Amino acid sequence: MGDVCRAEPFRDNRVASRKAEEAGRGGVYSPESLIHLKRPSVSVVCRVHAAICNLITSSHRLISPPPTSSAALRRFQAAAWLESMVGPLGLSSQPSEMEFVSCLRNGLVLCNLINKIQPGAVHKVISNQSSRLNFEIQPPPAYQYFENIRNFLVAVEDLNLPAFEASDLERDTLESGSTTKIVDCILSLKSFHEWKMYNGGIGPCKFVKSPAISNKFYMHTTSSKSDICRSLNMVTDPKKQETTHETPNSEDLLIRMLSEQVFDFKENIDHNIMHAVLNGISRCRWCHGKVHCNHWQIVKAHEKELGDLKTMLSRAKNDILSLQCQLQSDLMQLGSQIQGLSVAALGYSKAMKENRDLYNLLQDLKGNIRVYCRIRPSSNTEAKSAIDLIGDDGSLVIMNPLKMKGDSRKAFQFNKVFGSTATQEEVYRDTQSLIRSVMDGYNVCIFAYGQTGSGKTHTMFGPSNGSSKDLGINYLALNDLFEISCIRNDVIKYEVHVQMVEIYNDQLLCP
Ligand SMILES: Nc1ncnc2c1ncn2[C@@H]1O[C@H](COP(=O)(O)OP(=O)(O)OP(=O)(O)O)[C@@H](O)[C@H]1O
Repeated sequence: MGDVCRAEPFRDNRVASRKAEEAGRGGVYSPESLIHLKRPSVSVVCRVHAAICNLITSSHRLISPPPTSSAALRRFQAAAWLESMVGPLGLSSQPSEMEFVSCLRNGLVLCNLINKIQPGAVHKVISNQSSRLNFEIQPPPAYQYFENIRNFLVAVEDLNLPAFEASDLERDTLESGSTTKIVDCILSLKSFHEWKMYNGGIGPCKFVKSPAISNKFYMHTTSSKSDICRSLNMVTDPKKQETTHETPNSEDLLIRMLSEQVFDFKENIDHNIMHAVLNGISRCRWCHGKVHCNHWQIVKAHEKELGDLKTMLSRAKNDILSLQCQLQSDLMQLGSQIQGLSVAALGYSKAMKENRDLYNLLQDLKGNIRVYCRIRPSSNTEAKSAIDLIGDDGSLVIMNPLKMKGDSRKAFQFNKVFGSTATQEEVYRDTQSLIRSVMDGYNVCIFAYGQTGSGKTHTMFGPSNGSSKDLGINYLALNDLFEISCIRNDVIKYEVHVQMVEIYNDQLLCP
């Protein structure tokens, strides 16, 4: 479309006016919804747009400029007259829509008002604790004041005056122009009162209504051109509009209506924001109808907890970071220690091997075959012991008293001789070193040799009565084998097999 140019927010009225002039010379810029207007309406759109942008910019200041719309002036007029009729209501000189509606919500003011104008119009008025504007005071339950409102509206209708909906008083967040009907109703009561006072209730009673602005037209900005024209016609139709104002041309009227709507809209937004900020949003949208809900306190408490948690999280992160650093340095230290230990273990292993080699070499030097002699204690039935001498070097001298003096002694040489009083442990101690050689891979054989009853079984197995005391070499050797196996379990795994055979009369007997 050649007539359309970019729609952008205007910073101030001068820019808006310049744009409007440019648009009037041929360019059209506007919200999408108004593009369909005819060329002569371009300047209207521009002017409205400029006014809206100016208002939006100024609304950021939160504090409203003095309202100048005719709807606001009518509201101020209605409020002033109300106070003159029923006494002070605590309203400011220029009350906002919210302020205005709040003092009427309980219906008490309205009922008192209409009873002053038309005594007995409302028979039963339910009094309330306070009619003053105060957001902190809890409103009475709906059923208490709803009856006042209903009775008031019935009385208004009886007087053939314009009424409003009871729901118009109940809204928490007002929309632009939502108080228009209420203001109209009160001002019509004012006109009615003056008509009665000055004309004695004789003749026609005229009252002024607010310009009828269609919210549908205002809100549905995508309306078609014909819809808009129809709305304009409706507004300017003298038959349909009961107003004493002069009917302006449609463009000016449109500008004025939109400007007023935007003023009221902005005023209500400012009021709601101020209300929320000053009162901590004591009436939240989840608790419609309750003034003192605790959601705001809960939100505040959660915010505080969240802040605390964030602080804790931040501290925990710092702690974790310092712990990570500490852990890293500890790991480095541990690594170097392990490396040292590894080197030491390697050296130890090497030393152990050398030690074992030397040990086994020593066993070899001691002799691969060692012969020990153990003297069995003599029993009571036996004759006097034949042992003449037991030397520490393994020598043994026995004496046979039956033989001649020269041949009576006979000497023997062993690796070691154990006397009759030697215990099992003493005998085993000399063979124990050979058991360790077995674990290092050497073959070892220990056996007992001697005549019947000389004590072979006693030395190798233990007492014939099966007592666990005085265990023989076999048991003590096996105990040592398993103990060494357990000690070296981390280094090497041993398997132990046991086999028992008996040789009797040169015959191999397997049990
Ligand atoms: N050192 C000792 N102290 C005490 N008692 C012993 C000792 N040596 C052997 N005896 C006892 O002597 C008896 C004979 O010993 P033992 O049975 O061990 O002889 P042996 O050589 O095994 O005989 P065999 O060849 O007939 O089997 C047993 O009653 C045993 O308890």
